[in-house]
Amino acid sequence: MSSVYEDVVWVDFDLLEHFMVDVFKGVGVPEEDAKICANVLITSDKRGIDSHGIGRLKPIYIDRIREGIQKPVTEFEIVKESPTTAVVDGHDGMGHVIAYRSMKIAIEKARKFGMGMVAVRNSTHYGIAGYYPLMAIEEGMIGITGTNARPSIAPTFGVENMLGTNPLTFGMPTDEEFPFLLDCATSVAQRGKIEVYGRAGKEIPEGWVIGSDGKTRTDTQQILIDLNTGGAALVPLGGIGEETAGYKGYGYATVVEILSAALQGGSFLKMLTGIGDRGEKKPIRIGHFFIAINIEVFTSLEEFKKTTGDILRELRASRKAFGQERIYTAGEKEYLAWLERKDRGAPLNDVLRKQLVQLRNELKLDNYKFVWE
Ligand SMILES: NC(=O)c1ccc[n+]([C@@H]2O[C@H](COP(=O)([O-])OP(=O)(O)OC[C@H]3O[C@@H](n4cnc5c(N)ncnc54)[C@H](O)[C@@H]3O)[C@@H](O)[C@H]2O)c1
Ligand SMILES: O=C(O)C[C@H](O)C(=O)O
Repeated sequence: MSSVYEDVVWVDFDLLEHFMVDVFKGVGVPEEDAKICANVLITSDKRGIDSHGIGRLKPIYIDRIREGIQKPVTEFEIVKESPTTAVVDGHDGMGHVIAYRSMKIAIEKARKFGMGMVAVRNSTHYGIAGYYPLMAIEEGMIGITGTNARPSIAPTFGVENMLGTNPLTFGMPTDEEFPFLLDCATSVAQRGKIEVYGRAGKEIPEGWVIGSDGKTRTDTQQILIDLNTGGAALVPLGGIGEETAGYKGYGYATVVEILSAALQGGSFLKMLTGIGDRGEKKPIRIGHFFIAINIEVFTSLEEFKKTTGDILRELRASRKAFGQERIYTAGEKEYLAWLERKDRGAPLNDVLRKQLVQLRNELKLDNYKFVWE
């Protein structure tokens, strides 16, 4: 998987993961929780998703903790529960920890009763959605999750950023080396990807973002500012207008917004501003949902894996478009990225390396001497 960065140094995953644990601890996150946060982030880097890994350590998590809008110590409260469901209040704690514990509960309920669903309110950014279905897959189950996020996507025919980039993510075990994992935003591109282009000093491709006139924009640095002030918006999956069915992405983003807010009495749309981007700073109060499905209550796990594997193999073996050598299925490219990266580590560009050095110095983590220094 190619990187947008050109000026990269490859850095060992274990080193980066330990560093992130120490950084989280340094701003008050308890050790066990810091390990969860760091593991979610490094899993993103390992899977080739540079937009949601260590690149977000400072700008999202550490900055927000320091600004007092995200609490390093997570108070995880189950406010309502049934054998198969739970509503959780995250009290502005660490999104990764809240999400991890919520998916664990969904899995336990599915183990006992066939299915489990947990709806969360008052949480914070939980990183790659795919981490949590992977937890279900580890237990031989289907995992589903979604989350709302700060306003980014404009509705079809609109120009105002209203919806989060709201991933709707499904994971299924298969009989192959890697699971099926469809893990993506309901916009054409998500904010983190634009941040990567920003760090790389590159223009984004056309069709990702529109300005107030509804026309596509590519000026990355100004877009990153305008997304926070309402002067630009992300395009829903499917594209601008109706021609390429942008209303489908808009619809799915709305589904995720509803399931992330309406079941749990949570915040939605413009309520999720105030993270330093529109003046007043206040907790972001994101909602999530997690579903685990115990396959064994429907069929044998082996049979499910085989059928799923057969479906994926048949898709990959189908006739290729002219000039294309390969058809992929969801989760495959991330597995290939892992194979490519496992002995190299994560690609860090200059901007990112400077951020890590700054964090190390500020937190006096003097035992870390980075390879590029
Ligand atoms: N926490 C949040 O608020 C939030 C919001 C948006 C996105 N995200 C995360 O950002 C990450 C990246 O999201 P994205 O929208 O940029 O994803 P993306 O556009 O890179 O799409 C990734 C998905 O598409 C699959 N895929 C890619 N190419 C394929 C091909 N040719 N054939 C078949 N499948 C293919 C991948 O396997 C993967 O499942 C995800 O992990 C997502 O969860 C998080
Ligand atoms: O950054 C956000 O607010 C959500 C998501 O992680 C994204 O990159 O779009």
